[in-house]
Amino acid sequence: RLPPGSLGLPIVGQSLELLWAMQANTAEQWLQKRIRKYGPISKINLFGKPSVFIYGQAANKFVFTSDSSTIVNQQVKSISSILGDRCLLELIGKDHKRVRDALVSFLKPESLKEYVGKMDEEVKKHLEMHWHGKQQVKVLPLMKTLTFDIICSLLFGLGRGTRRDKLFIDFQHMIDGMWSVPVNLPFTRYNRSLQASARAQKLLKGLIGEKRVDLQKGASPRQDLITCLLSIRNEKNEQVISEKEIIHNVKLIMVAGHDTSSVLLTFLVRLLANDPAIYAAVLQEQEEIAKNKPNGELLTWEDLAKMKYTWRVAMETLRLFPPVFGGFRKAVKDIEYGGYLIPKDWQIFWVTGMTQMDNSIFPEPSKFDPTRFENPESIPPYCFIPFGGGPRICPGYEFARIETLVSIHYLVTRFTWKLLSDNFFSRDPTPVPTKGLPVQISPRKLL
Ligand code: HEM
Repeated sequence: RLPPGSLGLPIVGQSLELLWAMQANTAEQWLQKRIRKYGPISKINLFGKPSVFIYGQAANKFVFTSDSSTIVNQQVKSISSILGDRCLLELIGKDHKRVRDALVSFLKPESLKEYVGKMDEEVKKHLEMHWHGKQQVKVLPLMKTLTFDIICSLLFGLGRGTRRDKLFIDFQHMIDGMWSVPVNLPFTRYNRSLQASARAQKLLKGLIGEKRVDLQKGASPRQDLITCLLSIRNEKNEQVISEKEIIHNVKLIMVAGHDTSSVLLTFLVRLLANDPAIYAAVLQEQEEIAKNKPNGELLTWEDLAKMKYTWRVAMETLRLFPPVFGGFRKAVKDIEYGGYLIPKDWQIFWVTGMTQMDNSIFPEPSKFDPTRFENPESIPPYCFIPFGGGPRICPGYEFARIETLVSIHYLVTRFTWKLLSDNFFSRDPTPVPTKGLPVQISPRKLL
């Protein structure tokens, strides 16, 4: 009763075919072909493991609502050894909840409200350093710098300087090897990533030591995420999150937080250059807000609430270009699903991005149309889930929303831009536009 399909060649299976399709930006078509041939459940062999690919609204619901007695998170080996075995992706059950609750206590909207002004300062500083006075910039690398800097300042309390620059380089190397073949030999990508991860880990250990001293001297536990995690105590006054857990989760947040938001911002810049009507509407909304701040006051939580159209444009960007294409879970027991058997220990491959392109749910799915999000209730559940769902739903949603809106506010009110490359992009596994999206920019004055 295994699902239809084939497991292909031993070990390699269909991994290379999928990776090539991702690079050519045809992964959706490649998977559609499977769906036409075998239906929404099929067996496949990916990254050395027998897997079941499941597709559709019911599949998304199954992945995001099943508890850890049925399926658990499953990462490829390279990711778990680079990020560490105590990061959220590796934890299940009570441990997952304990660490996740601690992170969410800092990342929830009520807490982040206080940080809009700090985010504003970071974005303006970034534009002064990297955009002002330039005629051309490459958007993707700059958005990576911006989102990295925002996370360093707001979440890790690590100011600009040599340490931050070193950490940035180490994180780029870490990310490079996350989807690599886990062969730890000198000069492999994987080996370079592991070394970078060890260096980052050492730096973070030092930083945590400093935060501990600050806390003893009376610093506010709310000054950054690391200090907040250090300060959480149980009824016996013991630290709830261990130092190892803090380090591994700081690495995870850096990867999960900056590689995703930078892609959303890059594709927003691309879209606004391609679509004058949407650009005009976003600009109008943002200028209304800017006009009420003649003396350069910082943006506030209330200002963000007025950026409704801009956020709809961001949602539609996430629908068409989801930074997270899909992922893996593992069956912890034999599972009956859709009339077939998913055997214990098999991988489950989910691709939520494809439901977002289903024309029975989103008519004319390739058309960019932010009005689809005017009435979010009209979208059936588990069909638009760029931030995932259930107990592992992205805890960085609000953080991503704030940084996206603040960044777009300053980009559209201070600059105009024109694309200098074609519209092609590949997946690595996040979408990467040709040549990092070079644009020609000109400063603009407020009306
Ligand atoms: C546009 C931006 C973002 C997108 C599209 C996104 C998407 C996602 C998705 C789809 C998942 C669920 C994966 C799964 O179920 O296996 C996830 C998990 C996660 N995200 Fe995000 N994310 C974004 C930004 C952020 C930010 C800014 C942070 C941190 C500040 C963050 C931290 C995390 C963490 C820690 C997890 C793991 C949660 C867990 O396993 O319990 N993300 N994200």
